[in-house]
Amino acid sequence: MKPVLEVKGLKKDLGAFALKDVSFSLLEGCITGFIGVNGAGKTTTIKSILGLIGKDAGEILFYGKEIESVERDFKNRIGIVLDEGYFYEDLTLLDMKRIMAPAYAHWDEALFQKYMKDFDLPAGQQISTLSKGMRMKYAIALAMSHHPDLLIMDEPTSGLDPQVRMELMDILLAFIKQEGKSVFFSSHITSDLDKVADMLIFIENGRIILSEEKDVLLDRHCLVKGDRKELNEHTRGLFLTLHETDYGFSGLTDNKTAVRQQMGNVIVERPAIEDVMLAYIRR
Ligand SMILES: Nc1ncnc2c1ncn2[C@@H]1O[C@H](COP(=O)(O)OP(=O)(O)OP(=O)(O)O)[C@@H](O)[C@H]1O
Repeated sequence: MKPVLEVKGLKKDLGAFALKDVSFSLLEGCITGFIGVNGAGKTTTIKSILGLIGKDAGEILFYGKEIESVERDFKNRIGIVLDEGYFYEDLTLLDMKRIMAPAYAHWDEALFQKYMKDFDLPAGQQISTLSKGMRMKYAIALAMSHHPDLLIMDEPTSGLDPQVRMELMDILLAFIKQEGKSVFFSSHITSDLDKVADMLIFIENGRIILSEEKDVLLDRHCLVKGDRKELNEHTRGLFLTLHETDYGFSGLTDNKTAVRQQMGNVIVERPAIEDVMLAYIRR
């Protein structure tokens, strides 16, 4: 799988917060989840990639070429869904589209109309009156109607109900099935990524703390539950996180073999991304 986007040594100082040497790659054919708690630096990273804020250091390559040198091609080949929307609220959906469409070399009006119909979007309605779910679907229709190769989405699921979130996941899965497509998707709602992500990147306080294939990461860890009498000074040391109650314990380990050898009567389960994320950010 070839890299679509490579971020190398990205730095941005915002005073109280800084991106510290952020490096990662997005691979073709993959949905990459960009995970971090509120304020970890997801939006700042995405804005730096998109050139919406300047960077202090580092380089960003798009299919191996510096973004600045292929800016036009980059803009034509990415679809963007941002948290804040960036729409003129007073315009209707149709009028906003009329402003945006000419900016793209490969705008496909028939495809846009299809999305509008599939998503049940009212073309003549003012953007300010859309519900959150409709707004997100409209942003996706705009982002996908010029056949982008890379979809970059900042917190697209925040504030959406489970039904709409599921619809969005289906849209992403249909998109990624096409040849040569990739998705970069930031979220702190990790359950969405449990379903669709191929790769995961964790960011914490402006630093990338983990970048790995989702299945490899989840296979490497396990969630262990059992009676507290299984815990002693040796077995406690096997856990990255440990939560104890009067009734028992649950903990995350990256040492399945030792747990199986040293702890007799415990339940071992596959963790969710959230379990692993919490373990890494608490370190
Ligand atoms: N223009 C700015 N000037 C100063 N600080 C900023 C600026 N923009 C963002 N920050 C700070 O940078 C930090 C990271 O913000 P960012 O929006 O990148 O986080 P995030 O991971 O996207 O969080 P969330 O999940 O809440 O959207 C925050 O502490 C924020 O207050």
